Amino acid sequence: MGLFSSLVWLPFLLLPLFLLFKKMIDRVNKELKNLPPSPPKLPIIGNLHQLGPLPHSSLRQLAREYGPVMLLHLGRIPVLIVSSADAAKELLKVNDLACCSRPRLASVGRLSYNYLDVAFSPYSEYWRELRKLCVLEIFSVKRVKSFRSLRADEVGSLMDSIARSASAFPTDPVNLTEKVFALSGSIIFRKAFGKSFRGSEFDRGKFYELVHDAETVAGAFSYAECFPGFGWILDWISGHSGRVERVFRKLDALFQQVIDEHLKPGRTNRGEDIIDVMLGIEKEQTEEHGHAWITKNHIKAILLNMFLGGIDTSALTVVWAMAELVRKPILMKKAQDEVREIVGKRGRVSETDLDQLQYLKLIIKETLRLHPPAPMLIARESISHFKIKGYNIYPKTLIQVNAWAIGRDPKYWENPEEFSPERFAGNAVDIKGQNFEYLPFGGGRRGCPGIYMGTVTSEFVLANLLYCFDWALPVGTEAADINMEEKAGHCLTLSKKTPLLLVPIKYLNGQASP
Ligand code: HEM
Repeated sequence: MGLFSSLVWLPFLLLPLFLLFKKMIDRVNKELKNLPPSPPKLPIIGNLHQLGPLPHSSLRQLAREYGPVMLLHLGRIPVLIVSSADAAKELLKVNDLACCSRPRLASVGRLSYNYLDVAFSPYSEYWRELRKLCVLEIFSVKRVKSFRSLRADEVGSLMDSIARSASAFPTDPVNLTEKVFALSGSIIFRKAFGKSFRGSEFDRGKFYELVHDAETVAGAFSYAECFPGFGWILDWISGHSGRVERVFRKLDALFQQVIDEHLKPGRTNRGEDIIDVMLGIEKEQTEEHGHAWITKNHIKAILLNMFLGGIDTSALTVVWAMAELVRKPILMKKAQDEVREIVGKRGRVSETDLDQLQYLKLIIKETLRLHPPAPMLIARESISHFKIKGYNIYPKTLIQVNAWAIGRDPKYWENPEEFSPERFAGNAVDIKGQNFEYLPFGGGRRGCPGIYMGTVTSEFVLANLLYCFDWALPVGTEAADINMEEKAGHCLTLSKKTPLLLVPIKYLNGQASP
């Protein structure tokens, strides 16, 4: 064998040695850095292949092997996964300040007018001011209550529409998933824009399509994030960048059109919706300081948050709650007895009844435990070094809390996979992120500011569905046939895989009639 042919083989002989050497160096490095345990990763893609179609579920599986604090790599990005209440407490309470930023993701950056919003904006003085303003002006109990009649009107219209289906004989099932999502969309649309789809030029279907497109691109995998430097080229080739741009332009045109309408002289009903509120703040700031830091783009970015954060979350809660209840007729009856006793023969539940509907509130809480609409919360990013469970976490680490896994952890919950609203009776666990075994709204500085708006909507819709109708399964199906499988929804939410089809039977003066 000549010298040349021996040299040809040399790289093949050296490669395994090189890989072995690199692995040893990585291990020594890791031990010196004291990083959290990591599952083995592949070159270039890291642990991306281990996420699967339902990342919260795959990550729980991995956490069982590697512990409640794990470090993964999505491409080149280090990602801390937190999967226990103890670790979540250390993160969201002890180290909240060190990890309360959001990663700069190209698609949400574009949709949010370069992070002018609340949800995706990195931590800064600007975000603190904006969040304070939104909590006061948009999410306050007073503001949410000011939309009471709007919610009553939209919910009433849904009940009427279901009642019309219930009158038909033989009664066909209604697609409750579709109806509840449409309702939730109409409510947020009207709060934000001050107009209803009914009697307006806006096409409900096109609006939902646009919101869903925005959710999809905001939650979609992007190469740019995982492979800094060259990932944008792959996003461009795959068409992702083009999709983001198209959705942005459509949303921007819609927001601009509605803002322009609000600014038309002689407009009546001024001051009643979120755009009016924000335009009022812009005007106030200008009058006081000669200029305003709230501009039209800020208003548009906040509208985006309302649409992405407020529609699917409330709707999913109602759909999962109904799916759980039809599988357990005893619980359904208990909830219906409660609401029918409190409301009597008034024909509709009003929001002022909600305080008395204690069992209904337990149902919503239990639904949010088993089916948190945002199972991994929203990704955070560390700002400075901190320690969790003794491990070092360095700046610029992406952080995900597996709220879904924590809510099903047998260490904190008896029979965790079972739907049992009673578990919350006399239990002080609250929804505001102070109890770290229950985090459907996240916690710490970045916790959800829309808790009140979201729960009122879910409770009010569910109460009316339970009061106005009895619910039967489509002919030929049984409770056990209801498909409870999950599907990754738009924008990192957790949907029910198949739509919920149920037959409504009108409840008339205390008697259900076919
Ligand atoms: C059942 C209803 C809802 C659920 C389960 C829910 C859940 C969540 C979760 C898990 C987060 C992330 C928290 C974290 O990172 O720690 C969040 C953040 C947020 N939610 Fe909600 N949400 C709901 C309703 C709403 C509504 C109705 C709105 C607005 C109309 C809203 C607006 C927001 C915003 C703006 C943020 C970002 C907060 C920040 O980064 O400072 N949410 N929500």
